[in-house]
Amino acid sequence: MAAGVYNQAIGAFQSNSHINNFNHQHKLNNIGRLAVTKDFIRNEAALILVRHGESLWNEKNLFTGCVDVPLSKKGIDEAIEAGKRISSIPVDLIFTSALIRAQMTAMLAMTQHRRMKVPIIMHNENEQAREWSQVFGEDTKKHSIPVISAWQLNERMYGELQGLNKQETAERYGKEQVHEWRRSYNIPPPNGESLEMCAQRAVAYFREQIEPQLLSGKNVMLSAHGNSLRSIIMYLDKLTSREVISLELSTGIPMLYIFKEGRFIRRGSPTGPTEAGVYAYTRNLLSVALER
Ligand SMILES: O=C(O)[C@@H](CO)OP(=O)(O)O
Repeated sequence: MAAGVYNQAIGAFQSNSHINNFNHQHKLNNIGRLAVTKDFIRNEAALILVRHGESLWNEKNLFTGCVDVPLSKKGIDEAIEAGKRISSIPVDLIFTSALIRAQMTAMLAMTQHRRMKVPIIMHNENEQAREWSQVFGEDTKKHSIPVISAWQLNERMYGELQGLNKQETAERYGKEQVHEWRRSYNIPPPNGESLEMCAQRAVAYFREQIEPQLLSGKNVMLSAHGNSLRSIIMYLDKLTSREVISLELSTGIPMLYIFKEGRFIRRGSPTGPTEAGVYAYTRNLLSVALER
């Protein structure tokens, strides 16, 4: 999917926010010092990363990769719990992989959000899908959050391991071999993707599609997978290929980053649904949340 198509869809959906920003900045520039404070607030954005809740194949301990399986009952609960943790953090835009477990997680999490905006999946697969899914009410758009799904954020392709039991595979090929397939940086499983190959598409997508949104002040939630998120975190935290080997992500635990002055600042996982717990992360985001 061409970058322009996504931007067009988001642009149409988000009504006049760019124009408002322009007017806002223009007005502020004319009144001096206040401009500095307000621009500072606008230049900060939240990035929430969440690995999907437990899937039915996580539950069965099967290699999943790009096989599109839904959440388990426990995964549904984890997604709702994740939503409670981030319920006070503003979200303007949601990115998910093309796989249902990441999409379910994002949708279930948003049922807990205190703004109660409706997440709407953008359909950009062809011109007709785009046209037929248009929203016309300006007020309705304001109370909605566009959800963009992209295959580039999918779990790494696990090749011939997909659908095999992890324990049985370790018994058959040896623990070390299977650990190498699962956690080395550049050794792919048979006919699958290494973490390095997964990073090439996931990080490129993040830089081309998600970073510009953060730069323009949009608060973003990204719901994806163990390995696509490991590769993105490697980029955000500047981890080496040695360091990323020991990075493990739990299912359904959101992680918050603040994007400020072109840098990603890791804030860990919001501790709970309490106002104090979440707002403690940044005063500026508090102001943004209260403004809306
Ligand atoms: O099976 C998979 O797709 C992944 C994530 O569950 O497994 P692993 O943790 O081995 O990379």
